[in-house]
Amino acid sequence: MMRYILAIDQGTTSSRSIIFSESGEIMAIAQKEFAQSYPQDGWVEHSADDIWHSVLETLQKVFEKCALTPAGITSIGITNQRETTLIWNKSTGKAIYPAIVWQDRRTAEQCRQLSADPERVDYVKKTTGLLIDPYFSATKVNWILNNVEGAKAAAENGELLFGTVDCYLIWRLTGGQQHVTDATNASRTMLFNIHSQQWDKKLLDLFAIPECMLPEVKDCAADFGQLDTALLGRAIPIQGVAGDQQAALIGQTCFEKGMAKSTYGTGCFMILNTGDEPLVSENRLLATVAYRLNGKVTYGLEGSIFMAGATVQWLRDGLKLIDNAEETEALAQRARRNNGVFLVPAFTGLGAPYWDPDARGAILGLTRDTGISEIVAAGLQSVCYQTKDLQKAMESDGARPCTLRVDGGMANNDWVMGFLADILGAQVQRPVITETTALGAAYLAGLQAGIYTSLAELAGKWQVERTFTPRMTKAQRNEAYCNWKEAVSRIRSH
Ligand SMILES: Nc1ncnc2c1ncn2[C@@H]1O[C@H](COP(=O)(O)OP(=O)(O)O)[C@@H](O)[C@H]1O
Ligand SMILES: O=P(O)(O)OC[C@H](O)CO
Repeated sequence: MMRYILAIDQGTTSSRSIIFSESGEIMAIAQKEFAQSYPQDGWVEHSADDIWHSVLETLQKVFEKCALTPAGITSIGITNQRETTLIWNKSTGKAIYPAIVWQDRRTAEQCRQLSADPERVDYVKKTTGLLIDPYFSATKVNWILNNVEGAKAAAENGELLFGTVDCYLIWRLTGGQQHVTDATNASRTMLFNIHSQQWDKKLLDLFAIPECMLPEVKDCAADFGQLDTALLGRAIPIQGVAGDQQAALIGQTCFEKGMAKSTYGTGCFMILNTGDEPLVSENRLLATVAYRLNGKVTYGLEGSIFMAGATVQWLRDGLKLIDNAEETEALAQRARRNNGVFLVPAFTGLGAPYWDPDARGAILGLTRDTGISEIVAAGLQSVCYQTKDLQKAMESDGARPCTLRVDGGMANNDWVMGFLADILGAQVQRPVITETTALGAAYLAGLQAGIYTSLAELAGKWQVERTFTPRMTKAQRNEAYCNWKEAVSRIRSH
């Protein structure tokens, strides 16, 4: 009899529940967007209750969209926006402050001050694989404890719990029974030693975070507790958890050292599998836990770009040049070739490999015959050029990806994927199933449930839908990339 797995994908702008059959077929999807809140310049928050209710709604709705009932679900997997930070009261379950989202820059000044000490920068890098940046959870936890009245004392008294979104959801899904996370999410907090796989006492002291607030860290395929029966009428086990970018790597079955995936959603996150050892980057990339199974860690080298699909959203909502994201493909096809227009989308600074929070965006190279098509094309190309920046940084770290598998909303745009192959000078592979994030969570749950027996079995399921092959000459590629670098240099803050 066919078995089914339910994957919960809690993303930055929406929550989704997807039911997969054990063969990987999507049976039903329910999605719910929720509000983004920008209370001050550079601040981004989500209501904890909005996150929870959006997940709950999709959990119920997904069963209305297919003939299955909760009784037919063998296991649940969870994947989530990473780094986003929640602190809640252990007794009441109430969050003491909204979730501070990964994009939030409120602790930029604190990070600048912390980064002034090279020894500290080195310690953080060697221990956590990360750079000192507001992106990660540590300074967000510190900010909440310092800014919510009574929080510090309550935390010290053991009344408060910290968690990333996976952890908060598991707490609520299990009726407050489990305070647990997985190693991939832990590796994004800047509090976790990625070598020893323990919370790091020195970093907890640095950020004044009591250890009693922290969740237990489990493998990605493990027993994370059972669904509270009040929710769906059945105690279904939660057995797979990974941060969304790592889950995409798993869904893309990049299990061999040298394999890489790039996910083009709101931002773009490229992860290269580096095998049993973390590669501590000399080029401002991140060493991170790709997955941990049966206690064995596989590491990844990650480049994080903050603006990918978000640039398309800006073309739509900010400039009102387009009505929807899909239109960009036809418009870009109409753009004059080599028109010299570059859009650098540093709306909130630049992520990897620049890490320049004070850089700001620009459109360069405008002439009287520049039209909407050229600007739209430049917006799309900026995502590809930034991926090239990551590829270059990875190469300088001695780690060239052997293949690039792509997914996320923007990967559906053939023009973008064609240009990506051109500018990378490498093949770009798009799989049949592009819901790779949820699929990765389902695979993890399925491994723990015994539905799947090995990574090799999962790798055998991956199927390419289309391969994009470079057509640009080396000279054209070099010239275009040089012009991009020149455009970036014009907007850097230092
Ligand atoms: N055909 C397309 N061309 C360009 N961008 C697209 C296309 N389809 C979707 N997008 C962009 O991709 C993003 C949505 O992708 P998705 O993977 O759902 O993102 P997320 O999970 O981050 O919300 C949006 O920012 C949208 O602008
Ligand atoms: O929710 P997404 O898909 O934009 O992903 C967010 C990342 O996990 C942030 O690190």
